[in-house]
Amino acid sequence: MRRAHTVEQVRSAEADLMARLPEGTLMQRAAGGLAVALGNFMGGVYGRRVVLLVGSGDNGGDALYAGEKLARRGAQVTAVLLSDKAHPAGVEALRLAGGRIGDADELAHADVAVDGIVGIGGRPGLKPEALAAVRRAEQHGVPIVAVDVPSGVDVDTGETPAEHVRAALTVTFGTHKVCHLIDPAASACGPVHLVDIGLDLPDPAATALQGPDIRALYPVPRGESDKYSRGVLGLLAGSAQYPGAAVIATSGALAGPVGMVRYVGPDAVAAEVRAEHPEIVAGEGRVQAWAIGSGLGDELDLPRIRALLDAEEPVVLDADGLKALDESGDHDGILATPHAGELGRLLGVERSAIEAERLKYARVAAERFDVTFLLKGSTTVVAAPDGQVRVNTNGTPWLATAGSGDVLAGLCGALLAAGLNPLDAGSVGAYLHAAAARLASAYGPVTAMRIAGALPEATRRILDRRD
Ligand SMILES: NC(=O)C1=CN([C@@H]2O[C@H](COP(=O)(O)OP(=O)(O)OC[C@H]3O[C@@H](n4cnc5c(N)ncnc54)[C@H](O)[C@@H]3O)[C@@H](O)[C@H]2O)[C@@H](O)CC1
Ligand SMILES: [K+]
Repeated sequence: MRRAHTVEQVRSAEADLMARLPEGTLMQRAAGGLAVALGNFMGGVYGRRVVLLVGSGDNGGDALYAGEKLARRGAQVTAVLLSDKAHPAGVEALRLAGGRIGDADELAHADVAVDGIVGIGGRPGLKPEALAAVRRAEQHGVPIVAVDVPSGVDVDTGETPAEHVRAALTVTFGTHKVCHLIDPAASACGPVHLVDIGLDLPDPAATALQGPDIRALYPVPRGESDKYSRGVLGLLAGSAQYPGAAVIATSGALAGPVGMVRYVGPDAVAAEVRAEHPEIVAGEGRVQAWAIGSGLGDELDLPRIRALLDAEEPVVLDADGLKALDESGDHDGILATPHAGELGRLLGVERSAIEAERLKYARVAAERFDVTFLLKGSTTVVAAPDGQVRVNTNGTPWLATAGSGDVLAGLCGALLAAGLNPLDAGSVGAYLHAAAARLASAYGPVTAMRIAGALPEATRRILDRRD
């Protein structure tokens, strides 16, 4: 599991550790890890040309000491000092190792630019001189390696309200920060390499499941399982207007760990679902969970949906079904799965505002409705009413295809029916859904049905892997 902490949490853990260590130890650990990562990134050190963009804080200090280490191993290192307060001891160390102080012209011939402009002490945005240097690097096609975070992003929220660095690699220290997991900032990080500096950290502000976590959580059938004990999902979806949504959501559900799917909806739609999936059972009956909403269109029976929300069985609430949510109910066991537009309508906020502040609005919604919210998008955020947040970081733009959300709703419903709680069902579902889209896209453009079709193989690969 990837764990991300807030700036305040990191500062406090650093202070505790620094009090027990000789001065400068943590910065040397950070700079040592950064130098190794830079060497790996460049495929060597000797003769490589490295330009350090150095701001006024300790982030610039990390860059300078990493530059010192590379210079000692034969790299040509130049520091561009963007502040007259640049870490004086770091500047001196670089000089003594043979590094130089220069200007942004050096970027024309650089192999890599190191972004030591600001780290966790930075406010969003870049000052004009820093922005000009970053632009020069981009114009010359020089890859930028960010120290700790890409300068200019909002570290604690992942928001990017102003100019910021777009890194080819980010080397961070002690723990991930929220901006490494949540878009739009996460997209500006490139791959994130974590250097352990020995911090003792509290519970994280956000986490991201990885393959081993999916293996631990996935409800694999046991010898004694039967179709009922594996879980039965009721699917209330599709309409004369959108019959395909029912077919697609059923495909997602059947590709999950469920023992049986009961389809509840108009006869004509049930016939279409059965034509594609003869395994389904049409009509009411006992279920362990519901998936409600995909493609209901105008045929919304709000009182019925509200009654199901108030019943004991857990519910995935998607698309049009979201209109049934209100702030008053006791909604334990509900996973709402809006995209930004739908969440915007629920909260009375513009879609663009939701896109820009995904973490904030997913949390606000979870708290206001007392429901676990899965906010779909480039990074899917799953926020529980108790404040836990999981982020899905293996998404792919291929998921942006009609019906993809119906597959996810069916799959998450299957995971709920198999016994996972809403936070686990949402985060495991988002991970597998993205893994399936990645797998399917290897064969060309994907459709929702291809994503559903790739789900069993994507799941098997994750369950079989031993990492
Ligand atoms: N505290 C520690 O023990 C460690 C800190 N480390 C490094 O230190 C960094 C934090 O250092 P600092 O607290 O000095 O903070 P930063 O280096 O992030 O910079 C803060 C400084 O930049 C200025 N500033 C803020 N926003 C700006 C902007 N948008 N444009 C230009 N200047 C801006 C501030 O006035 C402040 O002087 C971490 O990100 C990490 O790289 C590492 O060496 C590991 C150990
Ligand atoms: K930085």
